Amino acid sequence: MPQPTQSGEVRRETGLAPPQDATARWRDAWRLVSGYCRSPDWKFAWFALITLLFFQFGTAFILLRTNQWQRQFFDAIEQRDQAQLVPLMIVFLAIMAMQVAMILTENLIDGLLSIRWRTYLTRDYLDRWMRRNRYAEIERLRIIDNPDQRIADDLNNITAAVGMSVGVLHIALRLLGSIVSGVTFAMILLETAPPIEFSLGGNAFSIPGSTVWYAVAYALIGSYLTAKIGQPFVRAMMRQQHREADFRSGLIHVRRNAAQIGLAGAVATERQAMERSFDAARLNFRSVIYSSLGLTGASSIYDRMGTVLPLFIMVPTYFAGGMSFGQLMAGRDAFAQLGMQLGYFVKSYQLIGQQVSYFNRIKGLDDALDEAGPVGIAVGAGTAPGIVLTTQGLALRRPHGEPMVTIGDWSVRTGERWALRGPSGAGKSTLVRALAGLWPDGHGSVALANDRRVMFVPQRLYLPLGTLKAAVCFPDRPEEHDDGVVQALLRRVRLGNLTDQIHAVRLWQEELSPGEQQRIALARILLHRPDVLVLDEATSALDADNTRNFYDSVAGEIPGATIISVIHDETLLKHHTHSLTIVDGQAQAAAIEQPTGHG
Ligand SMILES: Nc1ncnc2c1ncn2[C@@H]1O[C@H](COP(=O)(O)OP(=O)(O)OP(=O)(O)O)[C@@H](O)[C@H]1O
Repeated sequence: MPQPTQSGEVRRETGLAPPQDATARWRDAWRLVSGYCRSPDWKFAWFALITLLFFQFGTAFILLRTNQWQRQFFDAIEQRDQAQLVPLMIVFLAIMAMQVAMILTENLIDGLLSIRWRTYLTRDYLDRWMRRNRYAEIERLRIIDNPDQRIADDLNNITAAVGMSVGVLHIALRLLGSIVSGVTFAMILLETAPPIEFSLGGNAFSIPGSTVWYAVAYALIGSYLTAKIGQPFVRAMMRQQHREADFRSGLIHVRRNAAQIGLAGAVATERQAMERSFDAARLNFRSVIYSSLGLTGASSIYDRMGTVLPLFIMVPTYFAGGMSFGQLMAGRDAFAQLGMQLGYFVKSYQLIGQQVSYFNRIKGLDDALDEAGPVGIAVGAGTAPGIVLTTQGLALRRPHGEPMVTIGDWSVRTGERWALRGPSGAGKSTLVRALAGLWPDGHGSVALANDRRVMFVPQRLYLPLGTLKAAVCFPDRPEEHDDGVVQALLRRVRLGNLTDQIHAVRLWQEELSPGEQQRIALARILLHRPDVLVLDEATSALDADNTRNFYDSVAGEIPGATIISVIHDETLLKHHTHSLTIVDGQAQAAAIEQPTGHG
């Protein structure tokens, strides 16, 4: 039995207080990152990763050379050795050239890796989102908010290259690079730093490399405090993404329903709703600003202190003649570098926080994609000869589990034309969806003949973006059909005025009237000539003359077709041989007597 479904809003809030345990989220994040290395593009993935990894060592080497250069440079100044200046300048230019070349190559590879990784992930998520109609199920049950934005934006943010925004791989590489450089600078400091000497319980202790330990302690304390200060920021960022997504989808909704809103005189109401939605994003953005101030402050103090603190630690040794001026300045540089490298966490906390929220949203999408609810209605292919459709013990339920309609055992024979009737909200369209395998809630089974071409035509036809010809030919590609055939069909359905526009790319779904769209549906039916036609109020927007033309055309052009059609208009009964009427949640089948012999 399907579980009660929470409303979208409740789910969104639970999304903010992540219900999954940390291990599951880490596993999912790792799958997201490592999947690409096993994808068909694995050769490039590994090449790029290894090169970028190699560059982290290259960066450490350059920082080391720069540190040595500083030492030589300040020693030369202390000794007033002018002869050293030109060779030192040449060395500096060489180091800089190497550094720039490395940065450019790194950015190039990073950019390529970013777009290829994103391509792989986007395709993977599109496949999973659209597979077995999962995307419709997510919308039907409102399982998560804005899956489209998760695929378009969150995946982009996770895979982003340097320069655009900072993606997760970049952060990971920088963290690794920081460790490599950190170790390098710790070694420099160990060489020059005096030991920490103290006595405890009458024994004298000496710990070598005092500055290293001060720098490590400095980085650890800084990181811990930043993590504490940063927690509200991460939560505020997550909320911000939800609210921005809601605001955007609200705007899209208004845009799509512009005419209806205008006709209902509801422009002001919708305007206020947009304002409220934007206010939610705006007010939360204050929390983002305030919480980020704390982080920015912590990071600035950390940087400033890092350049001065080592001087106070080492100057006594310099005054005592224990180190040269060059050693002092190189020591300060090494301390600042070590603090900076170890404290990369401090610097990148905001970025890491953002990434965590992107990953959480993708994890929500993953759960929605993977955790398909129980399918109560079995859909199979294959029926007895001469039978097009059978249902056995079929009962439809609402997503929350309440009963909707009981169909029971029902068979449709080849060539029969069934009218589905019943009051509004009885479950007629839901039955059509169940026949298409798109309604899992309920029990029993549905089977369609597997050797027949079945076509479902809803009340509101889907017209793809593109040409009018593509709209008629859908789901075939327009190139598969002759222009002349499509033009003849348009004339047949009384849309002859559009024959010279079949190649025009327009928003046909918005432009054509509902009745014109239903005539496009007829053209599509006549083009595809299905064996079984399931119509859901497919003529509801047509006048009497066009409705007659619709049914007469189908009967005349595809005489053997089996038809199941949801109707409200009793006058349409004459086009049918049988009826399935829903009364008080029960379906009753009957043959229709045709006094005039029609049908
Ligand atoms: N995605 C959904 N989530 C929850 N309830 C739904 C969903 N889709 C349909 N329902 C409910 O199922 C019931 C039957 O809807 P359905 O569209 O099948 O009725 P109908 O008989 O075709 O009505 P009408 O004649 O007005 O088109 C309605 O009460 C509707 O609210």
